[in-house]
Amino acid sequence: MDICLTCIIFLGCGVYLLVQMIRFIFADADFTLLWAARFGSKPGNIRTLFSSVAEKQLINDKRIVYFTIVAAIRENEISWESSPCPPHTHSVHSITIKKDILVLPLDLLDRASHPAKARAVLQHFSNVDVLINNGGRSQRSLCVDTDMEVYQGLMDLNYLGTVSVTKQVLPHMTRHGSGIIATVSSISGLAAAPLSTGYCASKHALQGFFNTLRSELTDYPDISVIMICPGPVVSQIVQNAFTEQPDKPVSSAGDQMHKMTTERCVCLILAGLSNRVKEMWIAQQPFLLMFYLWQYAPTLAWYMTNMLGKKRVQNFKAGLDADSAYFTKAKVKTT
Ligand SMILES: NC(=O)c1ccc[n+]([C@@H]2O[C@H](COP(=O)([O-])OP(=O)(O)OC[C@H]3O[C@@H](n4cnc5c(N)ncnc54)[C@H](O)[C@@H]3O)[C@@H](O)[C@H]2O)c1
Repeated sequence: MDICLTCIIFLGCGVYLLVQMIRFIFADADFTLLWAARFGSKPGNIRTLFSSVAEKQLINDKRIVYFTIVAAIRENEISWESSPCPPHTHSVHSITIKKDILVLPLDLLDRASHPAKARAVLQHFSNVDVLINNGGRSQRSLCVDTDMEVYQGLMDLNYLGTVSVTKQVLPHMTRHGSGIIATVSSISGLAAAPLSTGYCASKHALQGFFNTLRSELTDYPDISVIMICPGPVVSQIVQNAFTEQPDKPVSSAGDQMHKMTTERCVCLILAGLSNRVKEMWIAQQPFLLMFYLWQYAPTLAWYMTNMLGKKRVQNFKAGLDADSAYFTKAKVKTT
């Protein structure tokens, strides 16, 4: 009887794994980005194909209104006229401000200003095709040490600021009957990330909000609600993160070598937007594996996250860089 039960369990696990493998290999729309992210480093591959599609649909044919990504564009100097698939290195291009690009500074925290910002955009373009909610801040602090003001700040910026801008754009999209609302969430919107309780909560809140919004918009099949969930990507996110007090800066950002380049992440995001992928998981291994574990094997994910989290917290308490110490042996002293 025991042997029979064991056989059934093993058979069940085998079938389950096979189904997941088939689902992954013959990627449906929601898995294409995963596929592209995994094999994207080889030339002439599926990523190049997708990004040329993305470029055609999003950059040439549609006006993109970036509310909060403007500063990021300035910082990273990504050209709108760059090749379909930007190189993996940080190449520097100059930005050409064309007539169809409107730079409109926006403070996500100043919610009272959002209606006027939306009106200015509509006056300029008469419509919004794509809204990308990108602005946000992360966190590097232990829950026990963190002031409530930090939690308030994270929710105000990452969650309520994003909801506020979305609510300004949504009526125009429903009137027009089409559009894309894309929100940069995170792996932290789906999984736990030690030292980021407030950040994780704000990104989980976004996931809940937009997944529900999508289900409310079934009368508008041409409006896509898209969640972008990157793993670690090179940016200023650690330098700009909240610590245990609202005004205390992070002492050092540490090594970013293990992270995906900004250009590659942007390229994959454009590919996903063009294919209207509902939820994009964009990460290099071993981070991509964590998405899978949290989605398909939560018990294993909890175990792994506790194991890695313990090390991360220990390193953080010892003053070592928590990020680069997550999966590799920490060598960088932050002070
Ligand atoms: N870099 C990563 O590893 C990573 C991973 C997952 C998700 N993300 C998400 O990507 C998004 C972009 O972050 P990033 O990595 O480029 O970090 P970043 O710190 O380099 O950029 C954050 C951006 O948010 C903007 N911002 C901050 N406060 C704002 C405010 N009050 N109003 C308007 N804009 C504001 C900044 O101007 C900046 O352009 C964030 O939502 C972040 O949570 C980043």
